[in-house]
Amino acid sequence: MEENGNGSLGFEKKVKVVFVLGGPGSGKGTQCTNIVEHFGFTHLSAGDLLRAEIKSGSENGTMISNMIKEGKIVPSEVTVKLLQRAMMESENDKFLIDGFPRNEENRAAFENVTGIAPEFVLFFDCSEEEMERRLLGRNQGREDDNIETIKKRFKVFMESSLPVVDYYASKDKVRKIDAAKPIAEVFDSVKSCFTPVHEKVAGLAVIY
Ligand SMILES: Nc1ncnc2c1ncn2[C@@H]1O[C@H](COP(=O)(O)OP(=O)(O)O)[C@@H](O)[C@H]1O
Ligand SMILES: Nc1ccn([C@@H]2O[C@H](COP(=O)(O)OP(=O)(O)O)[C@@H](O)[C@H]2O)c(=O)n1
Ligand SMILES: [Mg+2]
Repeated sequence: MEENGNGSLGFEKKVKVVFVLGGPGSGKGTQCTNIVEHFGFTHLSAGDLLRAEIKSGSENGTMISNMIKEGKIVPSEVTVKLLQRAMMESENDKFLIDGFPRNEENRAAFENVTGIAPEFVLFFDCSEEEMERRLLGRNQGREDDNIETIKKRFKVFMESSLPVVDYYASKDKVRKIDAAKPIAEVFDSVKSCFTPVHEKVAGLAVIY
């Protein structure tokens, strides 16, 4: 086992991580798809990994499924393992981790197990009214996109996930995006978070 400092996975592989946070329906998955296309990251959605784990017939499947239906946050032990495995199996060294960390336990467990600190945190800011409208129109057949579970997810987001955003804000790591705008406009704001400063200087050649 090598050094477990910033950027190490608990072994030799060094990685860059950006956390993508925001309420349910704020557009995390949609914008991650755009970021992957333009900036060469690999997208790891914690929710997608958990849903794949249910489908795979894992012994934790029933527990995960019940927690998702209730809008509760699955124990970090499970989610961190899935994220760590996905990063180890990938050829890439740049990851967008979407929908994680969702509470303080997630945040501390990831940091302790992997030793990785995020480069920055993208935070999609959107009203509940708009998020509710989007979730009810999402049509992905998800068990948790019903009004009863949506209300529970909003409560969990306010009580458990926003404090994580505040934690990273106190470290000056949060890039807050107005996510209530149309998809293309949101992506314009997202892009500027990924473009190195020297490429933003209008009219100047890119200097490396
Ligand atoms: N800026 C936007 N304006 C309108 N609809 C959006 C926007 N971004 C995403 N959507 C739609 O809202 C729904 C939720 O988006 P999604 O990316 O799955 O959000 P999240 O991963 O944060 O829950 C999807 O149906 C998506 O097509
Ligand atoms: N870090 C995480 C992420 C998701 N989840 C579970 O998975 C559900 C769906 O997460 P998601 O990220 O796919 O949902 P959206 O925010 O994309 O709508 C959450 O409501 C939790 O029940 C979790 O337990 N822990
Ligand atoms: Mg999502």
